[in-house]
Amino acid sequence: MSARVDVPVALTIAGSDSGGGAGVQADLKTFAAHGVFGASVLTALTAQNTRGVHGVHVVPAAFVTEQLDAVLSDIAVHATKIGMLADARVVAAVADAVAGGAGGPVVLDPVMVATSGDRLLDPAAVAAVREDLLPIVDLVTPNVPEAAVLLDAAPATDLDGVRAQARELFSRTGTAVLVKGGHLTGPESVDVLVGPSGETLLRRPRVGTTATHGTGCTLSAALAAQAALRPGAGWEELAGPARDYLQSALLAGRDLHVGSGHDGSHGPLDHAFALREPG
Ligand SMILES: Nc1ncnc2c1ncn2[C@@H]1O[C@H](COP(=O)(O)OP(=O)(O)OP(=O)(O)O)[C@@H](O)[C@H]1O
Ligand SMILES: Cc1ncc(COP(=O)(O)O)c(N)n1
Repeated sequence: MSARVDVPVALTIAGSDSGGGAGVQADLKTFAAHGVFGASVLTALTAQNTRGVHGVHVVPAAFVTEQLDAVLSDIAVHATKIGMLADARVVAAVADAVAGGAGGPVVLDPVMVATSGDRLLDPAAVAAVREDLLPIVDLVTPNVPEAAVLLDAAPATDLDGVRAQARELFSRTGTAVLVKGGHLTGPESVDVLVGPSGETLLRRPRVGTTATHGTGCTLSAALAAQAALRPGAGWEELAGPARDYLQSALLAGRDLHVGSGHDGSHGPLDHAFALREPG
């Protein structure tokens, strides 16, 4: 008889990227690569590939709630990641579910604009994310432009500026903050984590590649996967391994030729690098 496997479960609440590089697809691949069982609640469908977003079909908020109820009434979820939310009604539906608990620690990636420049959140919904969702999640992971929007400030232009904005967001909301440094320049990509135990800098060599589509989704999903695997650990312990997984997927993604965007704009990461035979 085979042994029972008590697998940790992570939930992603996010949009579908038909091209497979970002959104729910990146999240589920990341969960699987961590040995975590992935459940998913879709907020929007995008017609998307490595060149950009060609269309968005928002899921009615009532059906987002139906999916959340179906998952949370049946499956014990150990951690949740939230990505694309599309509009204010979907934000409200997701905020209701988060306020109701049951999804473990919650990581919010406040997705606003895709790497390709296409909008993924109605500008009218930004206030709802800031007021209704941000204060009730456990970790928020904005990139540099998103941190500025959440603070209603100009984007930071250097590491000290990012550190100041991460501190300010934490002090305003009480939610731990990881501001991602991919949009700055320099030999390292530095992410700044600020939480109850102070500041942690995550420094990794900047990879010379245009295949960066889905990096933000992958990092937030890896953080949720780590939280599902290690209940009770602080974000400062979970962030290093999550960032290492992303770095390996970025490095391996340089050899993954999926879609024309790899040469022209935004190719995907290689989430399954650990499963591939060398050479
Ligand atoms: N060229 C790179 N080399 C190494 N790490 C990178 C590079 N680009 C981005 N990163 C890392 O990827 C993660 C996402 O960073 P970024 O600031 O690009 O967020 P994002 O804009 O939300 O991502 P995306 O929109 O590309 O999904 C961070 O951990 C960042 O440090
Ligand atoms: C469905 C969906 N969710 C999130 C992103 C952001 O990812 P990126 O900024 O890498 O394009 C995306 N492009 N599509």
